[in-house]
Amino acid sequence: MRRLYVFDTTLRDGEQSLGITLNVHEKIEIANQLVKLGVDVIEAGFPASSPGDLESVRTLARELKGVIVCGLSRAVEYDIDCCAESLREAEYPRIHTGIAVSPVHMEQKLKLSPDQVVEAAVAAVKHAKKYVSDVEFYAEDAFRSELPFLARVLEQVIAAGATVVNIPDTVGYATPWEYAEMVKYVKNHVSNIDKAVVSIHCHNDLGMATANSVAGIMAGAGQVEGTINGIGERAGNTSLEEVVMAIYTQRSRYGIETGVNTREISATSRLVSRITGVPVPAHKAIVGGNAFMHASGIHQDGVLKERTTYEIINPEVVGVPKNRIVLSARSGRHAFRHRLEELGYYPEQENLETLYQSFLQLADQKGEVFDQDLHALMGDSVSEGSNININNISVTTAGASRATATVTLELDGNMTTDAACGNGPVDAVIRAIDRLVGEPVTLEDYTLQSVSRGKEALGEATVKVRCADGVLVVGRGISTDVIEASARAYINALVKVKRMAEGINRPAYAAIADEVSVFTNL
Ligand SMILES: CC(=O)SCCNC(=O)CCNC(=O)[C@H](O)C(C)(C)COP(=O)(O)OP(=O)(O)OC[C@H]1O[C@@H](n2cnc3c(N)ncnc32)[C@H](O)[C@@H]1OP(=O)(O)O
Ligand SMILES: CC(C)C(=O)C(=O)O
Repeated sequence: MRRLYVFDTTLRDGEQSLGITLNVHEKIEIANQLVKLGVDVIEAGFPASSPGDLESVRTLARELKGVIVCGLSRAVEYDIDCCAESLREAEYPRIHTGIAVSPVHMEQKLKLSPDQVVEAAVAAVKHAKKYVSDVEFYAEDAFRSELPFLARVLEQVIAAGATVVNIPDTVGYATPWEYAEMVKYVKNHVSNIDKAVVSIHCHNDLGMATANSVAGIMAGAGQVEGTINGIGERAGNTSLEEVVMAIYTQRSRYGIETGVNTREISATSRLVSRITGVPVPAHKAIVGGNAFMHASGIHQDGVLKERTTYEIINPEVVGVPKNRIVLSARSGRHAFRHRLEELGYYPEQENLETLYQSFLQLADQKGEVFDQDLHALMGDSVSEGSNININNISVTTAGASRATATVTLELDGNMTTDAACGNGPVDAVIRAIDRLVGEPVTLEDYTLQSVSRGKEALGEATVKVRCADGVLVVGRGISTDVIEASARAYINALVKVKRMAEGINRPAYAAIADEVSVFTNL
């Protein structure tokens, strides 16, 4: 078996997704799960980009054990110095530096000649080598470069000490056979290629990132880069879970293995989705809610007779339990806890009763409670430890866009009611809550999605509110009633803002005036 190295860049390229900013607590939570997942390299950030990111990378470098921690830089001494500084305490540090090599990038963006690019690339690798032995070089936009020039750059950076050479399809332009050809070209035309690992890094602009990555691996790449759930710049990166499972399901034919513990895939996907606020589409390969569901009679019949008729992956292999017990209001605490444990949740005994009562309320409303409902239930900390509870909400609407809401909240044990008008029911409810709670925040974003199936499916609302000091706070709320879910999300955010003001769980760098950070886990 050939060992393929798995390089996770959820915390760097994944964080480049529009609307995602991860603070150090969130990065640590994801990184710890990535270690459990068994990736070989964690790209923790771009330390030169901000003091906050440098501190995040430094914290991850200090705390993560048994994994390579990597920082990204341009081929610029200052960036490399920032990487080196942030990685000083890492057990296995790696500096990832590089420069673009395609004609359009060199001429139009860098405004450098090819010779100057080679010079900058070699100088960057030599500078990084002063700090660490493990230096990865990326040839940005390699797929659109002229291959003889690409080979020349790679030969020289390997001679300068690069241990890994990354040949990305930066703009997601490749097709699988062409990308494989590029990998083969590099393997055959770079004279010292045996001294470095060839790494591949694909983007999904044409929906081919996974296919291109698998083709690159088959052509001889030794490391694959990607993100959990495929998040990343523009249309995203290669989904690591897809590549890992493609390699796993074909392992006897391909003869390739990774160090990934596939049973952690589902939990990792959910965590990344929860923390980033980016939902996973139901039909998404491997980690989508429907990925192991069989809806039509012929398929159900086939699967009941022999699972492999319509299932190429046993769901348990990626950490999705087989749903043997139907949970309803008639289920007891044992069944409830058993199912939670199958899904990877181990609530403390003292919290179980509260959770069970919430479960019963939900089951009364819904009949059958699905796994997605339980995930939502476990992620919903709306009023946990909060001094704000919703007592009643009533809304009347007049026409398409006018609504009046009357909201009664229990605030620090006292019942209080107020009403407000708004452009719609959610707007009216939020305005009424503002009048009652009086926290000076601005609502910046609001999304609503269904988290389970059926007529009584749970709605999950996510809000982003900006506090007076510029910090962005995320709130989530779930309910079978979407107006209530919205109110719960907003109150969840207000509770977090209040806790931050009291100094609870506030990261040190949140005090930096122009730093924008998103809190989801206070
Ligand atoms: C393909 C990728 O995903 S690369 C990673 C993308 N990630 C990021 O951009 C991280 C966030 N970025 C940042 O915080 C900032 O852009 C910084 C700190 C990196 C740079 O900020 P600034 O110094 O203000 O430069 P700005 O971003 O406006 O422009 C980029 C400059 O770097 C140059 N540059 C871009 N890539 C490279 C490189 N790999 N090596 C050397 N120079 C580069 C550009 O040509 C431009 O130079 P110019 O100012 O001489 O025209
Ligand atoms: C920095 C490099 C590796 C990158 O993200 C790309 O080229 O897409």
